[in-house]
Amino acid sequence: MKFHNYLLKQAEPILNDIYQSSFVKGIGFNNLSQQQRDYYVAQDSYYTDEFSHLFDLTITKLTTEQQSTQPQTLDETVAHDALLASPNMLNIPPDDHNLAYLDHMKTEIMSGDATNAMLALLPCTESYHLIGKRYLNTTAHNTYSPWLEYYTSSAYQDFTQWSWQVIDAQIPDWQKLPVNDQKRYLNTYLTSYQFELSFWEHAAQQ
Ligand SMILES: Cc1ncc(C[n+]2csc(CCO)c2C)c(N)n1
Repeated sequence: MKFHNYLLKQAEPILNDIYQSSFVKGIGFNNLSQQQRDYYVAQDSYYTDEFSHLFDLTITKLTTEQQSTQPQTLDETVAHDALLASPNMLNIPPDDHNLAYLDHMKTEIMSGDATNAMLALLPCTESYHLIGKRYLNTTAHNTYSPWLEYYTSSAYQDFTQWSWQVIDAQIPDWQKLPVNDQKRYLNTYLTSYQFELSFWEHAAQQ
């Protein structure tokens, strides 16, 4: 089992909660209010802008070989547009859970090694791909299909696969990691997953 498969197995309970969260099901089954979409797109526009800085920071920690294989970074405007937010989203400031998530990623990128940095970002990348695969084509005439199509596109899949490959290559023998390293990596990764779940739950509560 590769390192990323091991990690994903540990995240399974949180990932299942994400699949079952009411906003994610709302995307899958075409059932979201304007208020929920405005809140989510407002939060996520802020998040994705900040994320791109965090990604640039992480890239500097990788080898030139890993950097050179990095697929083109993606612009999530298409996904946001699919959620048809109203201009009211411009009045919604970034929420505490969002700022805390970004803060967690920044701290882990700055204070840990390249693997720790990649693991702070991985739940973001992989969970969206897995949500897309899970709900694509579950509902006919779904207004939000372009969102699901974006995160299952080959460009997005390449991006996810590149993240998995980098992490697996960095830690080829994860069973042999010192216990403290294993704990730190797992904690960085699962904390990001918990913030992903919280992001969805806050959006559903609007
Ligand atoms: C809360 C939240 N988590 C993850 C993503 C997905 N995502 C955000 S930035 C980025 C990198 C490439 O564009 C990816 C995959 C999101 N949109 N919002």
